[in-house]
Amino acid sequence: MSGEGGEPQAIRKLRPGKLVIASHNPGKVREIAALLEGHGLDVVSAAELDLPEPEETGTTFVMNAELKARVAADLSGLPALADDSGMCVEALGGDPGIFSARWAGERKDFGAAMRLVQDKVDAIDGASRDAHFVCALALAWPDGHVEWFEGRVDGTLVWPPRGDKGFGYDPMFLPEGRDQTFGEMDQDEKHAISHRADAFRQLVAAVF
Ligand SMILES: O=c1nc[nH]c2c1ncn2[C@H]1C[C@H](O)[C@@H](COP(=O)(O)OP(=O)(O)OP(=O)(O)O)O1
Ligand SMILES: [Mg+2]
Repeated sequence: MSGEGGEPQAIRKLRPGKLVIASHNPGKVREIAALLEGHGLDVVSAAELDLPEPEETGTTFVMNAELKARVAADLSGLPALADDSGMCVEALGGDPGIFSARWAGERKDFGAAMRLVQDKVDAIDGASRDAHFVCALALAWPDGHVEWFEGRVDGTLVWPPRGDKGFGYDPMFLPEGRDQTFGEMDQDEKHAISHRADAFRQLVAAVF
């Protein structure tokens, strides 16, 4: 990021020590912990610290990631990393997008959310089944500094859903050029190509 006409802001390095994973989604926390392995960080999740789950009032993935990271850094006094992500379906104008978690309702019923996506696409004559996942990461420090990164993976929607290895919409997402859905892949295979791994590659290159 650079200020108007000013020098680009230096990237803040992340030193070995405690880092809060500012997420209340166990599937995500598991993936993030694996993606951060080997960098000397002692990761602790927002749930373990009893941090609140803030309302996601932003209008973009990056805004929501920053909002979640900021709350966790301010309340814990530690650097905090948040992930805001979602599945964007071309035929639905990018929905569910930033509303991907909310489409699953309070009960986090992704079976129902996947069916809703399928029904809405199915109702459109000749609809494209193209979709992509986005992952925005925000790394916030208690003094107000923040870094952002964004990753993406393209693919198509399959029906019925396949596999039970991932979380969220994984069973209905077939990444480009593959014959297994994210739900059928082991974590390592998903991390070779996922939106989250793409964002983490950028984070790792910048802050370590
Ligand atoms: O790799 C993924 N594979 C499948 N589904 C995914 C993925 N990545 C995001 N998604 C979907 C489900 C998730 O619930 C929602 C993100 O919503 P998002 O608000 O960022 O996360 P969340 O509410 O589940 O947890 P939290 O905000 O505490 O980090 O998009
Ligand atoms: Mg959320």
